[in-house]
Amino acid sequence: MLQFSTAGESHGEALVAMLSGLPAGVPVDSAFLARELWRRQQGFGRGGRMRIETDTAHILSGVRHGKTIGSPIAMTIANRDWKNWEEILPVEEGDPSRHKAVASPRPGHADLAGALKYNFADARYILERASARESTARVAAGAIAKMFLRSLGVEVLSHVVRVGAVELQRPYQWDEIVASTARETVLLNCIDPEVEQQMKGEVDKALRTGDTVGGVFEVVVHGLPAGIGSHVTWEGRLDGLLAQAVMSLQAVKAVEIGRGVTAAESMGSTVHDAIHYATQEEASAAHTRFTRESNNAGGIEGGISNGQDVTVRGYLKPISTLRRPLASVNFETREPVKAAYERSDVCVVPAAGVAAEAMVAITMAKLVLEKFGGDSLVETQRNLNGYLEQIRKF
Ligand SMILES: Cc1cc2nc3c(=O)[nH]c(=O)nc-3n(C[C@H](O)[C@H](O)[C@H](O)COP(=O)(O)O)c2cc1C
Ligand SMILES: C=C(O[C@@H]1CC(C(=O)O)=C[C@@H](OP(=O)(O)O)[C@H]1O)C(=O)O
Repeated sequence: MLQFSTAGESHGEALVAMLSGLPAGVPVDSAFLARELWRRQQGFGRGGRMRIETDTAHILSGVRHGKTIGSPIAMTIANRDWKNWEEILPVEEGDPSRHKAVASPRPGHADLAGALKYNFADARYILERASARESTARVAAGAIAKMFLRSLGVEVLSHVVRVGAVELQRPYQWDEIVASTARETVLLNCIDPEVEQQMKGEVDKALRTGDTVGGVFEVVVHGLPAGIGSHVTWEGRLDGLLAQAVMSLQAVKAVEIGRGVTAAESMGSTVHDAIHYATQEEASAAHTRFTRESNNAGGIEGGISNGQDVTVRGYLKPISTLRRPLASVNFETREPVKAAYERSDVCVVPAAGVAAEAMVAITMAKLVLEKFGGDSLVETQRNLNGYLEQIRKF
């Protein structure tokens, strides 16, 4: 069974990612791993921390001579900012006069709920782990999951469809997402340059006014055959598993599969994706000769992938640390104060999209392994190919 976990705090020494259960023989491309980590650091509206960090994964185990060997993969990613915090947040007791408590919790962050739950009059101990710095470790593990999926012909990417009030109002073409991902500078990872400029305007407005802005990213899984996930148990449904995976990311407050949100206000005749049957030639590159007129279902029906692109949108609330802070209360004095502000991101929609790709890739890799098994990649590929032949002939 594929298992994934992370450890590490935002201003601690390093982040840790663990991924176990992948078959042996998956090619591991360290340039791709580095690029994925770089992508998560990009986007207009990121704060000062991203100028400190240059994320690099150090593989400790599970990979030899450029391939997985079947044992658990452990990775660390150093926090460059640690050197500025080593004495403020030491592992040992340290010098209390150097400590910088966060005594006025930020509305929207984990500060107050976490302080109450863990009995700290200092939200520092909470924000350290609540911070989306942790998503770096998810992206490192997700990059390995992506390499496995790629060996089976499955790709996972994302693009940004909304920043604040500005929305991309047309469907994507897969090649556009690929091209956007290949860019050397990332503005807001929108496939339409004109809309991207308008999105930039939204971030500029937030920067000017000491505010923050949210938005929506869309993750697309391309090349996945029909049959991943299942309708037979509640916990096996692909849409439910993807919702949990994406919702688990910091600041994601809603998840949509396909056009799930607008479907709720539409008639069935305009929502469901009509079914056709293609000729042998038309279907030559596809997994099945059954085709669909549209993809409003986002590639999932009955909790099972149907062979179309799987599309999952994540809705991000605006960042909660405001340069013009909202009202809060001091933990010690109980007096009204402004919420804490040190520094912060203002918009993170493209970065969250990259982190969501990782969560989707890990989820897909797990389900693919549950269906096809295999202790070596060759075995998984053979099992997949047998199944593909079966559904091609159906
Ligand atoms: C990539 C990324 C970067 C983030 N950066 C910040 C930040 O700089 N400041 C902040 O207050 N919140 C930031 N957040 C959001 C917080 O981590 C998140 O709101 C907080 O942990 C509370 O969790 P919740 O929003 O899921 O309830 C970021 C989220 C993501 C995905
Ligand atoms: C460090 C990252 O994001 C951080 C997420 C974050 C938060 O509260 O979630 C707060 C900020 O950290 P700091 O207070 O150190 O500036 C972000 O920079 C990262 O994405 O790598």
